[in-house]
Amino acid sequence: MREGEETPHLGGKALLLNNNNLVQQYRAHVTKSSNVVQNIVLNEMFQDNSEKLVDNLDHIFECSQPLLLNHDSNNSSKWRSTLSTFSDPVSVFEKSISSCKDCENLSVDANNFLKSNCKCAMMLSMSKENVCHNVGIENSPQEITSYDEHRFKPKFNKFKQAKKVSIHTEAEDNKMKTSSELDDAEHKHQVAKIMFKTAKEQFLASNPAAKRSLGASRKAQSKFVSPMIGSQEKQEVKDSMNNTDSDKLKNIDQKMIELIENEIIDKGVPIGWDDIAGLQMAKSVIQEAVVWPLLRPDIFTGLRRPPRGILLFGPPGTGKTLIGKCVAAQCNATFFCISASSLTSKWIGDGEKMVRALFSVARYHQPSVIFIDEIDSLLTQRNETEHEATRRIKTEFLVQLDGAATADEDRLLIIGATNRPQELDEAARRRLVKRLYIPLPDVEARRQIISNLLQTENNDLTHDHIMEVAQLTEGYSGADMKSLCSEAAMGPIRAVPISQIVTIDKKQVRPVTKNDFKIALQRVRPSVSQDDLGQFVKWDKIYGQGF
Ligand SMILES: Nc1ncnc2c1ncn2[C@@H]1O[C@H](COP(=O)(O)OP(=O)(O)OP(=O)(O)O)[C@@H](O)[C@H]1O
Repeated sequence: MREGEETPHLGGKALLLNNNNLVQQYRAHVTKSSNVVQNIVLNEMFQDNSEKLVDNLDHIFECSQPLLLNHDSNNSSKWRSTLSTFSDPVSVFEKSISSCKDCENLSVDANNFLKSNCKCAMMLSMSKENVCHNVGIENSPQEITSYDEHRFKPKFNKFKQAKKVSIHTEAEDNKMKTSSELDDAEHKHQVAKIMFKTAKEQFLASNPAAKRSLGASRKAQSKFVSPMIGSQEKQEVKDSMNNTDSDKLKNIDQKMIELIENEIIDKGVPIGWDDIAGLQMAKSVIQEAVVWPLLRPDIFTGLRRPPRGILLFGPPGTGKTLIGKCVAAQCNATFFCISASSLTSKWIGDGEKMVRALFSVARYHQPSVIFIDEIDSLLTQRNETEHEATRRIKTEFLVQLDGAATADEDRLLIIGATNRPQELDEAARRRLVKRLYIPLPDVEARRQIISNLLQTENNDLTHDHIMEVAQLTEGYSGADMKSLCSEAAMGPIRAVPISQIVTIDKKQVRPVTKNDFKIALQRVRPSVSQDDLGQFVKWDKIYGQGF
């Protein structure tokens, strides 16, 4: 946008509600339920006019993208605050009332509106010739017909040369639309329903720097983030956080929220199904039971309702964490990764609060996947000698797990991972409904892991060589395979004379060979014992999913 150009805003006639009842329902929802706060505009508008909504949302985000990307510009900060206004339906609603043409001179707020003090009533977006109805005043049958004909259609202001949208009767609309157009509209409607993000989410997605402004990760390798830069953004994000969904984070210590945002939300590279070698059955069960329902909550209801807790058990280093990350990436969900032992040790004393905060923040960022590694150390069988703090964390965790399992509107998935499933508390086992055995990789999966890892290394191994190594590594876990490949990759470096190691050109380092793998095989041994494997198989037979 150029200097001086008017900053478009989303107020005005953004949201127009068509009867007093609806308005009251709306306000009641807004104060009661935070999820409705997120979705109310969408739900109401979809029911009335999905196509226009899709067009307008597309348009709004299309317009805002370049500005958000160029986050240094002054104008972009205006846009951001504009977008955060949009994410607050109460203010959009209030603005839509106060911009009513006939009431321009009146200061009409939501309360007055509800008390029927708005003289023009509902036809805010129509021309003056259109029939207006006073809120709460009984209409004649004729008026009712006309009211229905001119049924309220939600509109966003268009900021570019908008194509004029005329109001048709339903009959006219239907004549104009062929059935394929209707199908198309329905499809658009469904897609938009799934893809819809609040302005804040959209903003954070296109401008990760804003997330960082909630508190930068203080890892040694992290880039320094000045506390001064982006302080305005920081305020805006905090404001929008407070405005939009504050009740989800009500009573949660701000420091804990920041800690979770910085340390527990995983912002690593997204993982795809192809990055996980083997495990075909586990992958397809997870896809069917978890990924599709998270993507299409509307059709996975009732008996098809997905489990809210799943357990991945098996030897260490077989890809349980990878699966958790992959699920989150496939569902476009926020991935929270926490080790249960850190809950019981690192935050000892605060562990219980931490669990509550974790679930609240996850609800705030939903759809979310909470991955709890070593879940056995948190949900071990109860015993007499158990520490009070540990018992309280466990209880809080089970309470939260139950809450997540019963709240229909929440899109929250808890994935527990363990190498010691036999130590799990019965109550926990019951709540983690799907229990999937993640075994050691078979020969084909091992071959795939080697091939994938060698892709980035200069090597001269043929397909047959790789297969040979895969056959020699029976009993190795995925993590063992990674160690083996790293060890083999060191072979060419060890072959360089020490005197040249600092100066040698990368291109002069020889490729990794089959012989390097042979040497590596003597150094890297499998980490999982046959005894342990037997225990997993036994537990799987009794409690596992059994595929
Ligand atoms: N099936 C697999 N496909 C590809 N890589 C794998 C696979 N399994 C393990 N790996 C490799 O091993 C590493 C460790 O895997 P991951 O952390 O997912 O194991 P885990 O089962 O969660 O282990 P732990 O129980 O010790 O937490 C991964 O980063 C990956 O490089």
